[in-house]
Amino acid sequence: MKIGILGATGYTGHELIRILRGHSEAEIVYLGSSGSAGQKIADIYPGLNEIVDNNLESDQEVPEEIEVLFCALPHGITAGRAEKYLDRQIKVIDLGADFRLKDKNIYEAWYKTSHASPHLLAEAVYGIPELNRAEIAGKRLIANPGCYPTATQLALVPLLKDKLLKSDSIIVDAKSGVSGAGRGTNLGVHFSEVNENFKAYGVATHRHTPEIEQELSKAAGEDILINFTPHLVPMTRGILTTIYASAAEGVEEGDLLQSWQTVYADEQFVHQMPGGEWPQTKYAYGSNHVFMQLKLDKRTGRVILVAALDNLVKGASGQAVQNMNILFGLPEETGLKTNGMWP
Ligand SMILES: NC(=O)C1=CN([C@@H]2O[C@H](COP(=O)(O)OP(=O)(O)OC[C@H]3O[C@@H](n4cnc5c(N)ncnc54)[C@H](OP(=O)(O)O)[C@@H]3O)[C@@H](O)[C@H]2O)C=CC1
Ligand SMILES: CC(=O)N[C@@H](CCC(=O)OP(=O)(O)O)C(=O)O
Repeated sequence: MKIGILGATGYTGHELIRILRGHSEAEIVYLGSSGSAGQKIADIYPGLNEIVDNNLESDQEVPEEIEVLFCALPHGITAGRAEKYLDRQIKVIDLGADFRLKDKNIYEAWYKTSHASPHLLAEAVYGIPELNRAEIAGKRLIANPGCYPTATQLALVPLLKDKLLKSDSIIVDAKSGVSGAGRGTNLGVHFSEVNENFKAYGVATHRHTPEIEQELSKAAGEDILINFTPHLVPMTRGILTTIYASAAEGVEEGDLLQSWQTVYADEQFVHQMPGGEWPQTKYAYGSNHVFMQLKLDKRTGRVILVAALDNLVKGASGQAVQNMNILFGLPEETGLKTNGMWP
């Protein structure tokens, strides 16, 4: 497959390059850049020197031969360009949020900008393969989910589908490494502000809230609202999400575990941890794997669910490659077989 990447100089762009170099069917033929065209990618990331010799090209001139284009761009840019790529039979995988929300008004309210191609929203497929593999196959426009939403939905969707939770009781307490904010600098990710520090942000206002609610509502068959509180942790990669929800009447811990088991037993990237073990971000570091555990606290009737993944892999570029593999009928694990780094 001939592959192009827009936003190649960003963190998810670099992660796409890293993963696709280990992909037996992928050939990166185009790295598009708005700010660094004419340079080599190794000028930006000297660690790639003598490993990847692609030049960065203008992001306005996607070559004819491209079959799949990863758009690893800030929100709002892909929406204005996707149609021209689709018209050329290029499959588009958007790592940003432009096509994740189905309702243009909700997008515009949370992203505080108008949507450039609302007519494509219905066609775009929200791509978490473990939850909607059949919808992804054969499509041409994939909305690759956000990192917090991936972890949260993998934990909650089976339980909501099986009506095992009180749907008005969900609290998502999530923590992310700093690479989740991308490579562009701002004061909030400055070393001195992040190191030896731990803070909540986007409280009751984070744009992943409607994305998670949309997909949980679909699973539950009813409107769901959540409390979602993200936190920034002084580490480079990783998402750990801790979710609290009341169990439905009469539900036992075994019912909850069975629900996960039914959906994930044959999945190669989603792992229910052995009893007594709890997820750690480092289990997933650098890999497309997700680790999950749950417990029903019988004293309170609340279920506590924990999921850990790497925001740049299963939370972004790894999942994007997994989606590409499905689009092209390849084994889903192609290019993604590696386990996490330890320690
Ligand atoms: N970081 C993460 O963990 C995750 C990120 N995402 C999403 O993936 C997308 C890419 O994220 P990430 O790689 O972290 O972001 P970065 O900020 O690291 O990189 C984005 C890249 O986009 C390019 N770009 C093009 N136009 C613009 C513009 N107007 N302003 C700024 N950059 C521009 C830049 O490359 P150039 O100058 O070469 O064009 C830049 O390097 C975003 O939509 C993000 O929300 C999703 C899940 C997780
Ligand atoms: C730590 C950090 O800043 N994380 C990012 C989320 C990254 C992500 O998932 O990106 P999308 O914007 O594509 O959904 C944030 O909270 O904005």
